[in-house]
Amino acid sequence: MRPTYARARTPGRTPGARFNSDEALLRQPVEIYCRIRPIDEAEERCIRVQDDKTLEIIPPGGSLAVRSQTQNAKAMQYTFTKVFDETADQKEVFDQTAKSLVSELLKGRNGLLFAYGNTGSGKTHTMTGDNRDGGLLPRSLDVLFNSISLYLATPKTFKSDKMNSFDVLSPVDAMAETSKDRMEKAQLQPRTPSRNRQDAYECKESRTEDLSILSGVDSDCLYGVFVTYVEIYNNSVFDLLENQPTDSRAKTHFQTKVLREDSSRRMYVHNATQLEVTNANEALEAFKYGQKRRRVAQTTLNAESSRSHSVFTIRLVQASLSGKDAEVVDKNTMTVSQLSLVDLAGCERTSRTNTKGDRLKEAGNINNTLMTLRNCIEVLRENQLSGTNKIVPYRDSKITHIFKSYFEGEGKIKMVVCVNPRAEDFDETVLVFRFAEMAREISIPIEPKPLPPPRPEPYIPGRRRQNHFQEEIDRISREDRANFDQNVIFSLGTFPPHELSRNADIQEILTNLESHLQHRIDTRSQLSANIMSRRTAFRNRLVALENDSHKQNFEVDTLKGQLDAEISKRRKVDTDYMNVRLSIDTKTRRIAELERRLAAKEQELNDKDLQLRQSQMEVNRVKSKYSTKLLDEKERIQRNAERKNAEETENLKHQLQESERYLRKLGDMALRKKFDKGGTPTVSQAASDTDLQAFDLATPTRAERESRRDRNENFRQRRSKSAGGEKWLDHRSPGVSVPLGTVLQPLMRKRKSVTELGSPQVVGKCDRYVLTTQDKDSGGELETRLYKGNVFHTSGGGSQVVLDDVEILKQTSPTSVKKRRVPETILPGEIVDSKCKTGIVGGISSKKSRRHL
Ligand SMILES: Nc1ncnc2c1ncn2[C@@H]1O[C@H](COP(=O)(O)OP(=O)(O)OP(=O)(O)O)[C@@H](O)[C@H]1O
Repeated sequence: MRPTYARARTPGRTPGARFNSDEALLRQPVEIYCRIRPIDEAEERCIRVQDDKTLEIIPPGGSLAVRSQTQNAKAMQYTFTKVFDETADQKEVFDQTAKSLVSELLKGRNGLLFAYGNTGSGKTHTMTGDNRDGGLLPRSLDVLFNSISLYLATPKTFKSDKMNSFDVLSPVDAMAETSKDRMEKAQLQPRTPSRNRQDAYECKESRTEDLSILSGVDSDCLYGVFVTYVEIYNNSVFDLLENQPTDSRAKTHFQTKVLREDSSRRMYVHNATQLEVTNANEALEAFKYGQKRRRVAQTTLNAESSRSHSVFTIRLVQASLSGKDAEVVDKNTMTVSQLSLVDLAGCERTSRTNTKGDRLKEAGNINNTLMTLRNCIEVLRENQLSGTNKIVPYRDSKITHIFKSYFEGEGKIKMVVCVNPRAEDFDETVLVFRFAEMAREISIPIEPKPLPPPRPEPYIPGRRRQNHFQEEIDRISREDRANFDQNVIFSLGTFPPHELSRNADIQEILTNLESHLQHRIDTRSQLSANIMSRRTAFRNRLVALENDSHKQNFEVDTLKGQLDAEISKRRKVDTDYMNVRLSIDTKTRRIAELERRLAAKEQELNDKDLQLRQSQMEVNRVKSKYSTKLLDEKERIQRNAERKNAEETENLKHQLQESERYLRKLGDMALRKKFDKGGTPTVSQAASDTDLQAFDLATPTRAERESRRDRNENFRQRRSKSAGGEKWLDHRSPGVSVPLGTVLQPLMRKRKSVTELGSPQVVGKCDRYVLTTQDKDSGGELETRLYKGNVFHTSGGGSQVVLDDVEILKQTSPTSVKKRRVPETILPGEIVDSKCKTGIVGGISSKKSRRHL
């Protein structure tokens, strides 16, 4: 009959598998531990442990770093997840490093543990240990089997499909496979690895087992354990558990294995032997068998130096039981997880190990592989720190290629860095620490935990144990019935006739009675012995049950404790949840309120915006209206200015003509005088000069007259000048002290001289106004200024003076040094303000200024 296979996939990377979305986002750092191996007290050390996480490495005088003054030539501190000093024992190292990986393995998660370090630093010791004190590998197997031994599946229930996955066989098929296997082994007995392994597994009795049990094992699951053991030697993969002929040429027949990717894109060694083991010793037997075949050699630094990288993998297959009595393996719930324990070959400086020939080639390959591991970690770190996407060179070496999927999030990675604290090893140890520091900085995506597969039927936890109890009770009753022969009681029969009569043979009666009683006594002792043995059996069973009950009670108490803790945790979570809900509600209300306010403000803003737009339109309208007006006004002013300019030009032309006429007259007079008498000019001549000046000052040009008429067009009244001419108000400020007897004098026939204006009526009685001031100019010379203006009488009876002329007289001392004349700006308004504090109504305009020097 062909076996019926039920195929199932590993859930870790199943396409479309349901993962907890939060978990999928998390990453975990690579955990790096450091173990310092013990050395002789007398030996010089270069490592000092600071605390349980930090150590310091101090360069010794003779080290290469100090001699060549590299950057390593100074004391440096390195931090690890945990530092194990020289006193740390194997159990402590296991409990802190690999135990949690075994626990994860039971939960369906993968793990990878490297032992890394220089040659002779204690990697193999940490990984394997010895029979008295096992290392990480035997302890992992012990703890795993201690935890699942009750729930191991019948051998061959899980069968490897040779493509890195497993099939599930029915119990009948599994039994058939087992017997077939036995028969094959019997035929090939001399060549089976089991037999070899049996030889290889020495001193197993004296092995000290780790007795720890992990909690959290699903008692409703069946478990199967498989192991593989491969080595990577000179960058080729060899199967250490492969069946080999025992003859001397066996080593030459080792076949290299290839790495393949399974359907879940997980790397595996194709065709590597996968042994199913049912206890730790069997697994260790396989390990020791492989260990014997692993390449080791004697070097200067280690008597048994590993020349290859070894990978021992424990694969745990688990599947839930279904069916009414939990007797059928539910193939849909099958999970495969694995823990790989890697003992790397130690990096070494060939100059120190004095290796030659094959050893030198091996050392080169070992160093190359470790260099690739370093490169991969470096690129990974760079990608993570700087967000680059460089290709990680996993394929450059078999050891990195095989664990590629771990670095991509297939499982948890831990590394135990082993170091020799000897001062001589300083230069190599620093490099190891550098690598460890780099590896610490990378993080691996956490393998998403598969959600529990849906149960096809109502699932009652613990029913398997309940069934087990029922089976035990049935067995005991069956045994009881089988062991107790009830016929014995009924075979006693009745007493022989023992009535005494005259004819009775007393001797015969006594003999019969004696033999009957003897039979009864024998039966009774037989029954008593039976009862005793049953009592003992019962007592033993009772004790066993009592123990079991104690264990159960303890388990129940633990579970109760866990339940209580869970309940209180749940309560806390509930409270937190309520608080969060409350806070969310408050925040939601606040957000709603803020949103409402925001909407109101937005509305307000829109209204304001509308208003603004309307006002803007209004402003534009007014602007366009006034800009038209402004243009008109500008045109008008321009026209006026042009007209006035033309008049001004005309006026100047006229003045020029007058001046020419006057000069001609002067010229004539001078000629006449020359011809008549010669000598100084006469008084009449001076008078005519004065007249000439007076004419110039008093007779306004036609343009001036018109301009004045323009300016005064608003005034209703104007004093007639025909009756006696203009009357001047000669206002001299008190500061005028120097006499003004200059040759040219202003023509003021009628004048009233005042030093203070007193009342405005004084101004109202005059037609013209002159304000005389004296002051020193910027050159220190005396300067006299005459500010002249017209007096206008307003309709309200007031007066207004409009200043329209300034005369400046400068008196220069003949003895003074001639100074450069500084041009100045005349601001009549300022001067009038400062010199004459009496209020004069009206503006001041200065159209021209004349200077007489
Ligand atoms: N923690 C320790 N306690 C006691 N002995 C140790 C310890 N670590 C290492 N040793 C001893 O040091 C020696 C070298 O150790 P081991 O072979 O484990 O080094 P290794 O790193 O595996 O070297 P290689 O890389 O060359 O294989 C062994 O004799 C081992 O027993």
